Amino acid sequence: MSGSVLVQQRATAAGSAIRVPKHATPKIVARKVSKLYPTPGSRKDFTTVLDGFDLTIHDGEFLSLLGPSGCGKSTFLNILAGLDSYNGGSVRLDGEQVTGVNKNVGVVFQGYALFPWLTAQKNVEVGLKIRGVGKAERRERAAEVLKTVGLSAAADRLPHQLSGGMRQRAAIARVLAYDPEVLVFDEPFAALDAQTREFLQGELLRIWESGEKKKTILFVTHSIDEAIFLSDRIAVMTKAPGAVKTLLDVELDRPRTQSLRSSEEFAHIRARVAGILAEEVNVGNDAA
Ligand SMILES: Nc1ncnc2c1ncn2[C@@H]1O[C@H](COP(=O)(O)OP(=O)(O)OP(=O)(O)O)[C@@H](O)[C@H]1O
Repeated sequence: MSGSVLVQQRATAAGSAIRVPKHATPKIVARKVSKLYPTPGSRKDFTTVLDGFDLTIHDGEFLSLLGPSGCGKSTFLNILAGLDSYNGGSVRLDGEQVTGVNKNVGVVFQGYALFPWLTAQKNVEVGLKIRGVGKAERRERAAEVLKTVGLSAAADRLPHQLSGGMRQRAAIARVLAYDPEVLVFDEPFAALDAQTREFLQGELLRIWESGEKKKTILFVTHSIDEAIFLSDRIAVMTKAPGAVKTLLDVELDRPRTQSLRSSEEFAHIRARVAGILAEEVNVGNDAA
């Protein structure tokens, strides 16, 4: 039924009913992941940031990670991207243990990370150059992905001559250019105004859906609406030390249209997610 929400509770939760996900082939499998960081101000103590983190993301699935601030969302994303290590458990991509940066995983952060002295076109080309792609092919592929993200007319502009939304499109184009199978996004639209943000969410879905083979996406966000609008499933985390508390299957029709945001189904899912998140934010506040 369109708009219904299937809820897959954490296995340890009492009375939980595990349902078989509709996406069949596991692409990313994280099991019992733990991560400790040195406690600030202490030479010998460590703080556990992730503890018993379990998540499976299926091939071609769009999954968003939501959770209270500091619960370890970016930490897991960085581990998956091979940018950070972990202390226990396992993270596998296509069955292979993640041990470092993988060319099959493209990362888009909030801060664009564009080289300020290079044009949009050259910023896209530089990622291809690092990967050994020849000059002519670099030019062609960069022009192609800039067209995909709607930036052809701005290809010769420097980052400071682009709006925030255009810069984020350029950052997405740079990652798309080398065609990774997995894309991870860490709050990519958080710094943008609401209108640009909603527009780019629609653009991201258009790009994702237009690919020959759908990429597998892990999207970290603070925005419940963003997570609902974009995702096949939403993983809501516990407060730190973080683990996946609840998985929600967002059964809204695709392609998703902006008008969906004001629909009853959307409001129903929003209330459900907000309730789950509120439980976490309020945990431990009873005595306050
Ligand atoms: N390199 C680091 N060294 C020490 N502590 C760190 C490091 N990186 C993150 N942390 C700590 O780990 C915890 C989780 O951080 P993380 O950025 O993963 O959370 P988050 O859920 O993404 O937070 P937010 O939603 O606020 O962005 C935080 O307490 C943070 O201070």
